[in-house]
Amino acid sequence: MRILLIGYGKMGKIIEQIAVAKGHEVVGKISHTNSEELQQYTSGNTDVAIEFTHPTSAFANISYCLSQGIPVVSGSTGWLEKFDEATQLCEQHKGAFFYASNFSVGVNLFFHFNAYIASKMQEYKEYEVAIREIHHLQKVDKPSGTGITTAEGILASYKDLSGWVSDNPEEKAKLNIASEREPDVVGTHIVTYSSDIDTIELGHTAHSRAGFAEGAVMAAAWLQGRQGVYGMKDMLNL
Ligand SMILES: NC(=O)C1=CN([C@@H]2O[C@H](COP(=O)(O)OP(=O)(O)OC[C@H]3O[C@@H](n4cnc5c(N)ncnc54)[C@H](OP(=O)(O)O)[C@@H]3O)[C@@H](O)[C@H]2O)C=CC1
Ligand SMILES: O=C(O)C1=N[C@H](C(=O)O)C[C@H](O)C1
Repeated sequence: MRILLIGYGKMGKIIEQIAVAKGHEVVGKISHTNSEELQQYTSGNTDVAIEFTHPTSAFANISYCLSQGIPVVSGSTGWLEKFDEATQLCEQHKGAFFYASNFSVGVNLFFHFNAYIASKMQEYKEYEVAIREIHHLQKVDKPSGTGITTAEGILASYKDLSGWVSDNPEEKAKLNIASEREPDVVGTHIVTYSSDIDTIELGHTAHSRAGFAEGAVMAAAWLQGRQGVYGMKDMLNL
């Protein structure tokens, strides 16, 4: 595949390594400083764009790709208030758009088990459910996209909770997502069910960014020849 990397930071660089090792060609690398060069890329010179940038730039990048008929895979977090608009654009242009808050296979298995455990635990009201996410100091958004997806998996069963809240454990009507920032932590997510008697935990710890990058390249290949909006559940049949 001819891959355009939109975002050439921590994720863009490891995606390049993995894509090239698999025999793909990187036709362009866009970052903040050369963002105007994005206009050079069309469906004529690019098979797929892989977008990992910033909450403020993700939607514009995705919109550009869809307007040009370039299939786009995005992992940027913190912009999802515009997700429905991106979906509409994809339909309007008959394009292809793949989004995941987390591309690692392990985290998507964690999402699957999380939803199942929540469906059982909601019957046991003596347990209070909460989420913790821990990331490196450079992370600009909170809570993490993965933390939000984890919350959505729990809230599907916990009908008495009215959504999630960021760093506010006192708001008992909502599911709290606690965010911690520490040096060099790639990404850790823990769901805790606590009672006076005991605690049950389900967690995922990423040891490197390789799992995210592998998943993004896999999604780019999977998206070839497809039309519509997709996520990891579609690709992994979870
Ligand atoms: N879904 C998943 O599996 C994962 C998602 N992520 C998400 O991916 C995103 C990127 O993460 P990461 O690579 O660690 O971040 P980095 O900060 O390391 O890299 C971000 C890249 O985006 C570029 N960028 C920033 N602002 C703009 C802009 N306004 N226009 C164009 N390019 C811009 C930066 O350019 P410059 O260097 O010139 O500033 C840089 O190349 C984040 O939202 C993160 O949460 C991260 C890991 C996994
Ligand atoms: O910014 C990161 O680094 C990560 N962001 C994603 C998120 O917000 O969930 C995925 C992963 O946890 C790493």
